[in-house]
Amino acid sequence: MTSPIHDTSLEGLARGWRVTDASTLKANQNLECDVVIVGSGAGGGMAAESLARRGLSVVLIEEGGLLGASRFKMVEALAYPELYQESAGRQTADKAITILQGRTVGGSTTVNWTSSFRTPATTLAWWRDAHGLAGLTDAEMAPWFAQVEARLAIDTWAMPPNPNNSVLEKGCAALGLSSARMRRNVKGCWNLGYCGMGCPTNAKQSMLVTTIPAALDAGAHLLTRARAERLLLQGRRVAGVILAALGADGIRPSGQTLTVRAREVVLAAGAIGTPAILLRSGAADASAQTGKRTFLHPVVLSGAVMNEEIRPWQGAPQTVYSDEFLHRWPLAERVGYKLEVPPIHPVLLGTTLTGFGSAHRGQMRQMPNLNVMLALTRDGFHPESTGGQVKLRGDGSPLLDYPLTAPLWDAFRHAWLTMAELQFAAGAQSVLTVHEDAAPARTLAEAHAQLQALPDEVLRARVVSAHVMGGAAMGKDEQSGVVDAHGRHWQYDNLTVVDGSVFPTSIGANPQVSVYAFAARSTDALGKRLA
Ligand SMILES: Cc1cc2nc3c(=O)[nH]c(=O)nc-3n(C[C@H](O)[C@H](O)[C@H](O)COP(=O)(O)OP(=O)(O)OC[C@H]3O[C@@H](n4cnc5c(N)ncnc54)[C@H](O)[C@@H]3O)c2cc1C
Repeated sequence: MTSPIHDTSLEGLARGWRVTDASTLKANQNLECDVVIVGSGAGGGMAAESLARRGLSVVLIEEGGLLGASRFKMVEALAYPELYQESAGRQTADKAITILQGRTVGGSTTVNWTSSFRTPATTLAWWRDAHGLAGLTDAEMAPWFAQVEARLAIDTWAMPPNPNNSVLEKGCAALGLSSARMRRNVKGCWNLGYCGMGCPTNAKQSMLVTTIPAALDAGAHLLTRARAERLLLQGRRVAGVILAALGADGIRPSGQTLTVRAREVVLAAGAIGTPAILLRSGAADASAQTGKRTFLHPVVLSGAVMNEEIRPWQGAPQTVYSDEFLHRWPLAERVGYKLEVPPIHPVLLGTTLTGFGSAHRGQMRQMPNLNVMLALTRDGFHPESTGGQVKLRGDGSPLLDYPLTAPLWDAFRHAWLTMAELQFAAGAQSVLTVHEDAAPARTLAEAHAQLQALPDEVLRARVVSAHVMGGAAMGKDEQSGVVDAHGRHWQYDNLTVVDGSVFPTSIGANPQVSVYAFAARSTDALGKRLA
């Protein structure tokens, strides 16, 4: 029997998409086009559709592979090595923060959890006031948000939240704190809960099933398993990009090289990948900011054992949030945080939980009754919260150095206590702050006492993040930023950046809609210029 679910990638290939898997190449290749786009995630996908639909010849480069619904099996052991940077084990230089980023056609949008928020007005205001980006008003951005929301079917999730998310909603109601239901980029979602392993039903409106098919149908050429190594710099112009074809393992170079020459080069390799390409190329930068002020939303977690079954692996992953502590303090005074509830699957849980041996096993056994809450801290606004720096290892691969500063520890401590209060208010039997020195607390008073004693030490607190921003930030002039407010590089006339790296601070909300909207705006301007 044939599957009722279409594999949009296999169908596109059958109707003649131009896709080259660089791992199959036996000789070096030279290509020419109007626009070469490096990276096929949120920014690259948006750029590819916009530019290909204008009739420009587009080559889209991706270091991961092209997969589709029939390859997404809802199995962590298959998904992480195939779909994530460093098999979902990417870490900061001191290993204090684990970073989730996609590495496949569609980039992080293929594996993300679908939460959809516009850039908060307070963040845009900060960029205008503190970073001189006067044009980025709410009125200027609103049509771009509306456009991408319509393109990606972004709407409030109408189904009831799963029991995992209900804990946050109940806790907020009991404590008199605000909470709200999320908007998601889905169409006909089956409410499975496996978004992080690639959507097996095509419901998630990721780049893999929306803009990239549209670009390929319009004649774009997709090169997969091809890693952009460096830009070909000639004075104020970029002549093209040099790529390493990857071998059969999709990781190590095969030895073949591709050279793509183009009128315009667009970088969308994500906020670690794009600064790394600029650094490997020795690109000029009067601001000396390339790779600097790279921001995560450092996330801390709190687990709760509930009386009722939660089955946190089932149902839409993030559907309830609370911004009660996001806007509570002036941005420059204290780091605020957004509260959400992540999906829980065994590998993700096993690698995030603290402890070893029988204690660890005991916690894993409680998984059916487990609620996990997260606090997503808003880095980049406090004067001491200056984020991290992308550096290059000896082999040229990127490494993010990300010190955890005092304002972040202050936010973590506040967030852990808030999450414990919320979980107990929602009826938790016990609460575990995800920190090596914490033990399950049976009462709020016990949790509070433990929190007073927890050391602010890296590698003891478990910190994670799936949101990477900055490192090639917009600035009002070439001294204050790497690119201008339309992503155009200040030093190169035909180089544009359209991914999360253009943001001068973290977003303060899940960033995909911000990346889509800024990419749509920048590539619209670029398309008009190239027409
Ligand atoms: C597990 C997970 C859950 C998330 N959940 C949400 C959510 O619910 N809501 C939300 O708003 N955001 C979420 N995000 C974040 C969101 O998806 C990202 O912020 C967004 O996709 C970033 O867009 P980008 O274009 O900057 O980079 P990406 O989408 O990461 O795309 C970059 C692409 O470039 C490729 N690349 C990198 N270097 C090279 C190179 N040298 N050569 C060729 N290709 C290269 C990468 O393989 C990747 O495919 C989540 C992310 C993850 C990983």
